[in-house]
Amino acid sequence: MAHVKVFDTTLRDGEQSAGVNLNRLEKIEIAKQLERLGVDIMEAGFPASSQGDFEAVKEIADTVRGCSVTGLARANKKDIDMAWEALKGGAEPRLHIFLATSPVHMTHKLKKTPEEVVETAVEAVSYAKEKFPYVQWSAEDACRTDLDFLVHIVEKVIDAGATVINLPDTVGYTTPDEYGKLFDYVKNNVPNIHKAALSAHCHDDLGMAVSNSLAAIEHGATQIEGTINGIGERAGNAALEEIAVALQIRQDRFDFQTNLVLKEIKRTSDLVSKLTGMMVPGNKAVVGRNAFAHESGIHQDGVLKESTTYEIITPAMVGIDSNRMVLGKHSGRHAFKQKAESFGFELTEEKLKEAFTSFKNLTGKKKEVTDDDVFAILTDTQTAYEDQPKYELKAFQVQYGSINKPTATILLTRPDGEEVERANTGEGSVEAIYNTLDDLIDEDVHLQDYQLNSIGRGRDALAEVHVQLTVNGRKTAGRGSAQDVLEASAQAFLNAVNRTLINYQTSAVQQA
Ligand SMILES: CC(=O)SCCNC(=O)CCNC(=O)[C@H](O)C(C)(C)COP(=O)(O)OP(=O)(O)OC[C@H]1O[C@@H](n2cnc3c(N)ncnc32)[C@H](O)[C@@H]1OP(=O)(O)O
Ligand SMILES: CC(C)C(=O)C(=O)O
Repeated sequence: MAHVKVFDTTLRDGEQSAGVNLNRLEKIEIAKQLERLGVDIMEAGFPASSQGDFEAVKEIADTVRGCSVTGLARANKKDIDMAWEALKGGAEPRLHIFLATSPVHMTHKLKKTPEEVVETAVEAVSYAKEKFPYVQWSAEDACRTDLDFLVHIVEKVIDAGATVINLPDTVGYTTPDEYGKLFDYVKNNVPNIHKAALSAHCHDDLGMAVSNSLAAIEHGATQIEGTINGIGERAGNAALEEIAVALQIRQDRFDFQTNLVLKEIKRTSDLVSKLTGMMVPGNKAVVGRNAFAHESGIHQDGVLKESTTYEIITPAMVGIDSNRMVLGKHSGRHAFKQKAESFGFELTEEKLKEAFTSFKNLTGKKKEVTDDDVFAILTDTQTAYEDQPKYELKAFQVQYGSINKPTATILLTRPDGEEVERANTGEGSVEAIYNTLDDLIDEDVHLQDYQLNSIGRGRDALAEVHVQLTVNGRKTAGRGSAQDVLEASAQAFLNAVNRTLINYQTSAVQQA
């Protein structure tokens, strides 16, 4: 299996993402992690662009020993000299010079004729070669460059000493088929091409950066360039983690491997995301929050039976502990049952059905049902007495305003099955509910204690209420959870009353 070198440019092209600005310490932290990840070459910055970048590149070159450190330079002596000062202490000093070769860039940006561009490139590479053992030259905007001109200038810079030729798709314009053909053309038409390695550098403007990089590998690129999480100028660069994992998973298709330690991918992605502030979208391949999450019932059932039904990458391969079964409105009974078992609940079929119904009802109200929510549902269901006469809340409404006293109207089913309705007021909404329930219930009830907690942290967290009551002189406790605080309060009250009734009935049966 052939080896493809990984050229990481997170600290240079990645930092060119709008809004990203890494300081020296942040760059060094990322550099250390890139070394751990096993990149072959790390582009640490653009030394001539600022004093800060110069210092960061220098410190990285002086410290990193596990891979080659490079820096970017324009095709002029000042940039090359600055780069040398920053990179000369590196384990394998390497320079990356670029110069645009497409008509639009040469005419409008550089304001140079093609001949002047060839001359500038050759001069710069020859000058760099006096200092650096390895010089990479990039034909900026190669994919919109005239092919004959590209072949001509590549031949000249190799003669001048370039050891790597990069053919960047600077504006993310090309397609996999075209990019592959570009590499074939350069390989077949540049007479001295065997003296240099070919590199691919893709941008994602049309969403094809990774596919284009894979095509380049199949057509002779022995080095691929990209960034972690695909960050970079405009729509970003090719995501290195995606390329490396694609090569690993599709070994049947690609006969190439990188040196990346795949288990370090997740940590690298997290670190880059945190330090750059570029959040990884949930659905991002390989490292997105949902990349190993299954929500729909049919998928969850498949994965529980055999993970490869819906997972082509194992989470462990990229340093993620395990997949996630997200319980939501698309989930089915199998995943719900598995979750209940993982929490240690042994539910009868009947209870499971009941809990699953409560769970599905909750998914209609909450965006994501958390483990805590499911635990609350399971606890409530498991500890609820079935077929025992009890008070049941059918409906309630509370009118609250800052001027009038809150008023609660409650519709209740009594233990004998009769439906009753009342309204009453209170100093607050909960008191109004409790006063109304008092009116509707035969038992003599006094509230001793009331506690309100939130299950989870989001705006749509469940409310959990614990109450202590005396019912007919006996102390009892009750618990209720619901998305609404007032509903949870009413449920907790009734739960406490019902528990007393059930205790009476149970002891009456025992005495008989
Ligand atoms: C495809 C890429 O990603 S290339 C890398 C892009 N990265 C960056 O630009 C980030 C860092 N850049 C910077 O900090 C600044 O642009 C600097 C310090 C490099 C230059 O700043 P300034 O001197 O103010 O120039 P400015 O950025 O406005 O213009 C760029 C100049 O470089 C020239 N230039 C562009 N590419 C090259 C090149 N490869 N070789 C030589 N000159 C070049 C432009 O023609 C322009 O020259 P002009 O001033 O004679 O018109
Ligand atoms: C400097 C070059 C390689 C570049 O970043 C590009 O062309 O996108």
